[in-house]
Order: sequence, then structure tokens, then C-alpha cells
Amino acid sequence: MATLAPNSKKHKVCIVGSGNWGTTIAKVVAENTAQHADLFEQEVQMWVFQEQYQIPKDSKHFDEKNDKGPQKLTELINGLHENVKYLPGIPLPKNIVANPDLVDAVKDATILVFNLPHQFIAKTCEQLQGKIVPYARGISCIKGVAVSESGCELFSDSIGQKLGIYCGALSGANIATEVAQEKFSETTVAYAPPSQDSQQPTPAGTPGASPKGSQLDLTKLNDGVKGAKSSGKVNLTPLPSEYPSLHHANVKKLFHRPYFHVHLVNDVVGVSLGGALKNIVALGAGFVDGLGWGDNAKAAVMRVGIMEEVKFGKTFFGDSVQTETFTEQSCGVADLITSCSGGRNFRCAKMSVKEGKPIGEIEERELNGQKLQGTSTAYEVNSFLRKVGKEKEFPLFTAVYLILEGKHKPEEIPALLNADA
Ligand SMILES: NC(=O)c1ccc[n+]([C@@H]2O[C@H](COP(=O)([O-])OP(=O)(O)OC[C@H]3O[C@@H](n4cnc5c(N)ncnc54)[C@H](O)[C@@H]3O)[C@@H](O)[C@H]2O)c1
Ligand SMILES: O=P(O)(O)OC[C@H](O)CO
Repeated sequence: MATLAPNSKKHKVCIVGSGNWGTTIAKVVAENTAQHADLFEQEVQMWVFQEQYQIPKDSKHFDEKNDKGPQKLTELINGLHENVKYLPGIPLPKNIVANPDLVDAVKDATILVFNLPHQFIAKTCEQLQGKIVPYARGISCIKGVAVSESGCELFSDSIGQKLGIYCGALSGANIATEVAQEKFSETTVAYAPPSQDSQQPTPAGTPGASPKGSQLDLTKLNDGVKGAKSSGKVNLTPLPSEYPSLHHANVKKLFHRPYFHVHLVNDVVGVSLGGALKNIVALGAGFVDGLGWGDNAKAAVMRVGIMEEVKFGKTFFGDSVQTETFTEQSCGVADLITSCSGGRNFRCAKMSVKEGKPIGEIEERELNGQKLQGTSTAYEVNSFLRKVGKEKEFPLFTAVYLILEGKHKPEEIPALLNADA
């Protein structure tokens, strides 16, 4: 078979997920595929977990005389060019195609952007096994960690391993609605591609630079638990030379917008952990704010939180993670600040304390189907810390878990953070 000329094909992009952030990233990406037509096919497929949706009476799309009752969300998105349920009020580029068929949505896609609540990713990946092109590359926008019997895993790694592809990560101080409204923000994209993807080397000295991706650091902890897992061990199918290289400059072109500044790094572990762990800290910040304890208390929770994030990374992922990713990048301290100011985890935790109601009840009432990530991440991280006997070394993560479990009250946070004194 004749080989096609280099760069004779374009990358096809599929967004796997269509919630508040999934739809926002689809908008960002679709604006860029239209702008960089030399690299990307213009059409962006967006997989939608299908549901029936009734346009609310206060929506500008509601037409009492012609109301059809509940309709398929995909038909509403494709007809109105708006995700009326998960990103209402934001016009979407017409080159986004909402598709309820996961396998059809990913067909021929060379770039898969994973963006759905973390509790659904394992099942989604199972459905994708054997259905994607073998040389596809992934970017995970998921903020969470996967904890199983065998340890604590990053979604970039678990996706990569389940699908046999390379998967990087995108995370930052990015409240979806603000990004969708094109208010200025920054994000961090970690992408350390296998060398054959990159005709242009990734910048030397970039934190975490390692073409192999992150390396397993701890293998033997108490209890026979393997500890933190990190792959870099997938047998990758090379990206055919007909496609444009996916070096940092081209990956940047997929996500960077004038209102959404992208910084490329190689530290996939740091970027993934920052996004996951800050959700636990945001719950803690919400608890103390709900008590009316003011800004000093919140700042204390945030300071302890960022220290525990770094410690978690260093303890369980060793040299694969760079402290600078937490202290200098949007995915670290900046995401902590934004999440503890206006994020859903913070807001729901605060309401839960103020109203004396379980946070799950508040989530159900306030979020219209959107999902909190901090509550399940707090449980998952705690189950991992317990297995490895290190709960006490992460007093804030542990305190948030104990409060969610009803074993302690938010008022006890100072004592829980000072347990050894
Ligand atoms: N929303 C934000 O501001 C924001 C910003 C940055 C990162 N994130 C992260 O992005 C990820 C995705 O969050 P989001 O805001 O797009 O989601 P979301 O909170 O809006 O969740 C709703 C989505 O979950 C889907 N869903 C429901 N049940 C499902 C099922 N059984 N299987 C598959 N999908 C199902 C819904 O169809 C919908 O698309 C999360 O990890 C989150 O932490 C969110
Ligand atoms: O609304 P949250 O708490 O899920 O946080 C949203 C984003 O992750 C903020 O960067």
C-alpha cells in the first residue's frame, strides 16, 4: 500500500463527555479546529450521555405554543447549538456535533478529549476498548483519582492503559461557565508524548520532562498494597506520518484561545493530582466558610491543602511529580484559589454547613445534574491512605473525609489539623 505524504491527513477530534466542562472544552476546541484547518478536521464530535430534557419555562428557547415536552438532549444541542441543560445561555460553534452513540462519536478520531465526571470514566473506557484507532492520543480533563484494590491511579494513566494509548492531562483554574463566557483564564496542559509523535522536541528543562511519562515510584507499602500506580508502560502504536506531529506547539493550538491561555508542561502526574486533590480542599474551605469563620480560616485550610497536595505527590509518585507544578502552574495553587472561592464543591459544602443538610442533598438541589467530584475523591483518597497507613500524615484530607462520614463536625477542623500537638 502506498504511503501517504506527511501531513496529508488532519486530526479528527472527539470530546468524550458533554457536561458543564465537557461542553465548554468542546466550544474551545471547535473554535480552534476551525481556526487551524491545516491541522484539524473542522467538525468536532461530542459524545452525549443521552437523556430526555424539558426546556424550562424561563429559557429563551421555551415556546409555550409549540412546546414538544421532553426531548432528546442531543437533538436540542444540535438544533439550538446550545447545551440547554449543562451549559445554558452559551452559543456553541456550529461545527460541534452532539452524538449519543459513543462508538460512532470516536470513529476515526485521532485525538480523544476525555471530559466527564470521574465516576463514569471506567465504564466509558470499557465501551471504547477495541473501538478507537490504535494510534489515537488522549487528553484527560478529568479532576479525580481512580482508587482500586491495587492502588491509586491517575485517570490519564488508567485511560491510557485501558485503551492502549498515550494520554496527557489538562487542568487549571477554570470554572466552566466563566471560560464559556470567554472571561480570561489560564490552564495547564501536560503532554509528554512518545518520541515518534514529536518531530519537534518538547522544551528542555520543562518541569517533569520525560518522554516516557511518569514512572512508578512506590511499589511496596504496608499491607501489600502497591501504592500509587503510574504507567508509561503502554505499547504505543506510532502516529502515522501522514498526520501532523503532536508536539507541544500543535497540542497548544487545540486548546489555546485569546481568553484561555495554555501553558504546556510534561508533568502529567502533577497536573492530574492538582486537579483531583484541590476538590477535597475546596470542601474543607466550604466547611469553615459555612461556619462563618472568615477569610483567615479559609486561608489556613488552603495553605494546609496545597502542602498536602505536594506531599501526596512526592510520597506516592516521587520524582515523577514536580513541586513547581503545584506552586507555579494554573493547575496548582491557582486552581485551589478559584475552587475555594466559587467552585461547586466549595459552594455546596458551605451551604451544607449553613443549612445543616447533607451535601448530597444540596448537590441534588443546586446542580441540575452536574456532579460534585470532591466528595467521592475524599472517600477514594481516604481509602487509599488507610490502606497504606498514612491517614495521619494528611490531616486535612482525613478531616474532610471524617466530616463527610459524620464522624466529626466542621467545628473540629482546627483540632483535627493539630492532632499531634
Ligand atoms: N464544571 C466545571 O467548572 C469544571 C471545570 C474544570 C474541570 N472540571 C472537571 O471536568 C470533569 C467533567 O465535569 P463536567 O462539569 O463536565 O460534568 P458535570 O458535573 O456537568 O456532570 C454532568 C455530566 O455527566 C454526565 N453523566 C451523567 N450520568 C452519566 C453516566 N451514567 N455515564 C456517563 N456520563 C454521565 C451527564 O450526561 C453530563 O454530561 C470533572 O472531573 C470535573 O471535576 C469541571
Ligand atoms: O466547581 P468545582 O468545585 O467542580 O470546580 C470547578 C473547577 O475545577 C475549578 O477549576
